[in-house]
Amino acid sequence: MLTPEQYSEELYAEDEQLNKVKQSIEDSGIRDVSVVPGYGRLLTLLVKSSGAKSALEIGALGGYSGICLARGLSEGGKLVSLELKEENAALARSNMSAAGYGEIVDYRVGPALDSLIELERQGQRFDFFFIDADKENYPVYLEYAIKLALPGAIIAGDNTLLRGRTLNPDKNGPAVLAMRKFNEMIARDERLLSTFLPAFDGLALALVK
Ligand SMILES: C[S@@+](CC[C@H](N)C(=O)[O-])C[C@H]1O[C@@H](n2cnc3c(N)ncnc32)[C@H](O)[C@@H]1O
Repeated sequence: MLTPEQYSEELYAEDEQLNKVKQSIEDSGIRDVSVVPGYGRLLTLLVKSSGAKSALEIGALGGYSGICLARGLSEGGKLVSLELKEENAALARSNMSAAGYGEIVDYRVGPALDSLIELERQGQRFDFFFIDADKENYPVYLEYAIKLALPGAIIAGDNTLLRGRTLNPDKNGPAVLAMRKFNEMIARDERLLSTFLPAFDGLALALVK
């Protein structure tokens, strides 16, 4: 029998543009940890329905989620994407250009924390945030997202279940502890209105009040 996740994925036609991104990641010998298609569609839907004009992504990899975010942005929209590795940023840039979004994306290469400090210094603000990089820094990224948020901004954080490790009391490594803290912040911080989607590897969603 299919899992609910498999069933929902089978309802959708192949997405040729996103398949090419996945192929390019495989061809580059990089481990493909792109957002799952169902949550990629959710990102597009949330960006579009919120009327977001500016999005900040933390963790670009090959540009899969970048394309999903860009698809939802309104006319004249901008995406800033923070990526540690130059080779990943180059691949993402190439895939975003091939998909027709080369002009709207600004890749900032290096540790995301450095880029966030710089974005704050520049006074940049965003309508939408997608947190999908090193798990140990999720709580710090969430604080920055709240700081850089325009009123009503949406924050999405991926992989909140860490393939079950978040739920396992025997697992207490730095990434797990940080993710538990992130999930609790999302659920309880009074500056946020939020929910937690437990399908796939977990996705947390919040709106900055
Ligand atoms: C899960 S992948 C991102 C997947 C991408 N969001 C997608 O769905 O297409 C995580 C990415 O974060 C990057 N990364 C890891 N640590 C980082 C850091 N400290 N600053 C910025 N990027 C980082 C990795 O190089 C990797 O490309």
